Amino acid sequence: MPKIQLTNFICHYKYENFGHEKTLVFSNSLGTNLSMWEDNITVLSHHFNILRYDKRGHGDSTISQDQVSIADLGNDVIELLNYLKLDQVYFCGLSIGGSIGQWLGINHPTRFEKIVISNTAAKIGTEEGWQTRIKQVTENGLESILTGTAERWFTPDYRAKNPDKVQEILNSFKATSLQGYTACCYAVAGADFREQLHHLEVPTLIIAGTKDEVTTVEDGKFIQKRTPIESLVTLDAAHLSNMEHPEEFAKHIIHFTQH
Ligand SMILES: O=C(O)CC1=CCC(=O)O1
Repeated sequence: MPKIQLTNFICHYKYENFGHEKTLVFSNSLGTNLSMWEDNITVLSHHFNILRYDKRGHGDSTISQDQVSIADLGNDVIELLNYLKLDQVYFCGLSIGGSIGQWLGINHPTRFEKIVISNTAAKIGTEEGWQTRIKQVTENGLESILTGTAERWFTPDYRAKNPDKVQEILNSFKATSLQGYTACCYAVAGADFREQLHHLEVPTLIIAGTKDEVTTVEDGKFIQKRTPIESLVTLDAAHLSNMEHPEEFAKHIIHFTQH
């Protein structure tokens, strides 16, 4: 798959041109790579070309900084769009990807026709919580938070019925660079859109998981109340709702973007 040298890192991406006019860009969550969207592609390929990428220090993308901000990660998206000559796209980001989506919608509204932010919040967790996690993985490695990660990402029902899929994504989690993971933890720790949401004027859909304990339905409603244009739908899922309900997730995107 292609890689491109952007200003700050080598970005691994996958652009699938299905012959449509419009492109949908996917932005992953913390500790995942672009394969997290695999089960959403078939349905969406009938409507959009799809651009997926690994953010800094994730998947096959490199990183050379110990800390990054959501603005850094947002600017990476703009650079990639410029390189691929994509003037205006749809965007879908989950968790930290949803934080990137909020930043992009506020700071680069003309580049995005519509934005989907899933399993995210105006502020995800607390500074203290993120510092604790950074210390934990720095001292004991990503493996030390594997069980908790699986429990945050998937409901018990999904874990029981899809052991191979869970194992596959946990393998990619373990393979994530520690520097990449912690640098992006700093980005999440420092992101707070609570006072900026009224500037998010790009039409935005919020997808929340009713069993997501990291970014709750209440977090979604908080965004909904403060943005001028938005709608919110829920899925019976934990944090990686796009994997638990791939077709429903995709259908929400299609319905939102086509109406
Ligand atoms: O792995 C987690 O804790 C969930 C999460 C928070 C931000 C993100 O991108 O994933």
